[in-house]
Amino acid sequence: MTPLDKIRNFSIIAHIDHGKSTLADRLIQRTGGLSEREMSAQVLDNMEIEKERGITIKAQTVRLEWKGHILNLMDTPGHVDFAYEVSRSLAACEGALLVVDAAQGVEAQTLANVYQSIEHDHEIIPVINKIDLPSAEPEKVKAEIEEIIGLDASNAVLSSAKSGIGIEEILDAIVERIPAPKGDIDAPLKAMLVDSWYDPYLGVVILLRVIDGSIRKGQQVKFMAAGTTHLVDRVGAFRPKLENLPDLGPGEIGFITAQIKEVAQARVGDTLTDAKRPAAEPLEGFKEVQPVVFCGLFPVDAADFEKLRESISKLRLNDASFSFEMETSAALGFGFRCGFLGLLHLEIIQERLMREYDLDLITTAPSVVYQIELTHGGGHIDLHNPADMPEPNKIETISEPWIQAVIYVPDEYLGSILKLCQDRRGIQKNLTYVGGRAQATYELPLNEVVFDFYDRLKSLSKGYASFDYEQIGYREGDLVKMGILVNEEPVDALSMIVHRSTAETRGRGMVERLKELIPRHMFKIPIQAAIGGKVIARETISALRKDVTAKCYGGDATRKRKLLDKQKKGKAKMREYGSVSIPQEAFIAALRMGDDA
Ligand SMILES: Nc1nc2c(ncn2[C@@H]2O[C@H](COP(=O)(O)OP(=O)(O)OP(=O)(O)O)[C@@H](O)[C@H]2O)c(=O)[nH]1
Repeated sequence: MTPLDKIRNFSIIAHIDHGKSTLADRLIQRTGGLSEREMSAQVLDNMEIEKERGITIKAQTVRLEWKGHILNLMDTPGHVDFAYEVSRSLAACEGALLVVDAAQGVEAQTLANVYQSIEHDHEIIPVINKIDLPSAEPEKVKAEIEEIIGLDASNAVLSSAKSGIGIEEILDAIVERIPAPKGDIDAPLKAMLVDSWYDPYLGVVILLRVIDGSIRKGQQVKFMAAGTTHLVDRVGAFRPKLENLPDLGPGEIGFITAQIKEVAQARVGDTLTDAKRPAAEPLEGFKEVQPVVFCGLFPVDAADFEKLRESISKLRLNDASFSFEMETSAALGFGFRCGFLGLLHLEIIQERLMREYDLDLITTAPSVVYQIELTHGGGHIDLHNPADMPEPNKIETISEPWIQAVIYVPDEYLGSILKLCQDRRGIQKNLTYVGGRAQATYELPLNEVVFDFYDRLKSLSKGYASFDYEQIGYREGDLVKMGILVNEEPVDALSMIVHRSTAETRGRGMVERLKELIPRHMFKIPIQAAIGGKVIARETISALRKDVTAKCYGGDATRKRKLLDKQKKGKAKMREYGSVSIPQEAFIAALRMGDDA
């Protein structure tokens, strides 16, 4: 057990590409966790997709040793879909490194994390990274940190994670400036569950931060929210390699295993206590995260259904925040209705299914959950799927979930952000200014936010705006089902529920994008958006009369074959609608609202 005054717990806050992963790797290397050779791959982002997309999905932690101290580095995901996991990771720390690129300066994308960190009373150490770059302007960046964020940057550490400059200074600053955790070794065990994941060898691994008391192998522990009791069979930490420890005391961060089969039994934010001598109260802040966005996932090839079932079940073992149940569709056959924390979460799961499990999938239009009261006391339904929408004359009322969003944005981008909120049926609740930045509070229908609001917000503000939200309940709305017809045939995977006031804009945007996304055929293809029997937007794809190989001059046979092969491959990923083939990408791409909404 490590004495409290020898422990420091911290996270790293950084804008994308400012060097968080490189710096984390350097800290691990300098403190002896890994050899140069083992450093070749970035260690913290250990999932393939995380690496490719350059984002951190699952919180991870590494235990470092520096001058007689234990430093626990907590990695945090950087997307609003995973806001709850971030909040729990931050709650497990006493400080943070704020990494800012010396050439780019403060790009406020992670402002929300900085403010959360400040809210948790963290000691924040500014680190100005990439000072090796000729374009580095550390003094200017210091001034920006003070102006935009309001932090004292006079003692910021200058570093180059790439060339290994400033690494020791950072480690020293963590020991000197970040406060040691507090805790009572004699009190009953109280530990916060920070993260959990499934490991094929160990079963469910639980990452935790001990607040009071201690945890050791052989102890019976109780999960206070779940109400279950488990026998701890392993205690340890990651350095970053797994290392077993006899116990973990107050202030320490580490992992346990306890013969738990599914991550669903180990929810982030739950409190672990001793089963025989339980704590009186659980820790504050436990929240059951619920999926908010639903969509159907169908195999392109119907024969892949069983494979899809197996793959989804495997992914679910590792991710309790996503849900699935079987669904059948007239056009798409057998598939699953799945629930996600947001659109990025959806895309990650979809990509993992396609890449790790080699499945070709069709994703239907994402939807939130609507509440419908039926006429004549017909009861109540929670609508997860636009395809199940009852006939309009059977609906008494339909309600949709609303959120309250808080947006931080520099003044210069405020105008376009306010317009975006307005276009998405937002109701402004508050607008204040703090040091050149505006803080806008809006109530918005979740339906208008789940598709691409976050991406739009980022692009309109060049990445400066940050955004956080909470659900505030259901409100009645004038909502209708908009169907899409391709060559006169309804494509139920693209039907969606929209507000009547935005139906036309959304319908027009959708048919225009589909016109770009669906390849030309040998005949004319009308594309229509309709509400009930009424067409609200229409585009036509003109007929094609060209042989694709015609442009291969000179009869180069290999080139010709390649082109035909490519065409064949493309075909495999298309879905036939009547006589029209729709490429798989079109399904998701068509749902992005783009600039027109
Ligand atoms: N010149 C220079 N380049 C650096 C330095 N630190 C990181 N880089 C480079 O900057 C790029 C981004 O670094 P990462 O460590 O992946 O950045 P990150 O903040 O973890 O990015 P995300 O994982 O996307 O959030 C990489 O190409 C690094 O090699 C530095 O000190 N100097």
